[in-house]
Amino acid sequence: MAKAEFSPSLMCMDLLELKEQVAFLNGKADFYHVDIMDGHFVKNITLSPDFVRALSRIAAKPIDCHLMVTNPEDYVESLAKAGAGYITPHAETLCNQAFRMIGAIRDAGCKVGVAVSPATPLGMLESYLHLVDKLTIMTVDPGFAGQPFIREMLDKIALAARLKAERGYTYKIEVDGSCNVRTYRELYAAGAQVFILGSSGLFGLDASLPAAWDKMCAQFAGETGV
Ligand SMILES: O=C(CO)[C@H](O)[C@H](O)[C@H](O)COP(=O)(O)O
Ligand SMILES: [Co+2]
Repeated sequence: MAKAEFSPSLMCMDLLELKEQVAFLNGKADFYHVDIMDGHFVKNITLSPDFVRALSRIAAKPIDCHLMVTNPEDYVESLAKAGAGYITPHAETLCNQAFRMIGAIRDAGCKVGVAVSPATPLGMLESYLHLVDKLTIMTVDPGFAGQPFIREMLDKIALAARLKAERGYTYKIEVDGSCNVRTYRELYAAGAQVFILGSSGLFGLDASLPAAWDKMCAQFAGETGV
């Protein structure tokens, strides 16, 4: 099993403590997860390319932009210029432009992520999975933090892990949504490698972020043995 990696979801952090919390997370996290929503693909609006631009001035880990937007092609250039490390559109918005978008993200100097909503089968991505650096399997319906875990996604994670092993794909398997002490064991056993930590997995564990991180590590180790 690959070493577990952690990606704090910054829409769930205390934005009034951004500098202090990022200074701490720079020594702990593996990625920063920045959710960008347009109010159309999902009924919510959260962070933005301007937030990424400010974050990139203090972040020491790759910034992963989860694009919950109907037209991801409109965001590639501004996010790359703002300092994004990964650009992660949703598979549901790539139907007529998957290879064009993958090329545009790479040409912009970023790594390619693709997120897939719970109702979307992995088969929809089959023709381009070999081109993907990180596959984000949504374990909640996209748009909001604090939603209930969708257990059916465990089979999709296991399928992603099997395809990777059988076909030699190189993508990291990431899970987004309700990653916490109640789900770590099954997520890790199914093959998840990168865990997005939101309210339930990190920021809601303690008012002190260092204490919250220690609690998260203890919970994860207690549930997975790693
Ligand atoms: O993509 C997201 C929601 O659509 C965000 O990354 C959330 O932060 C993610 O779901 C984590 O939040 P949670 O409270 O741990 O579910
Ligand atoms: Co997300």
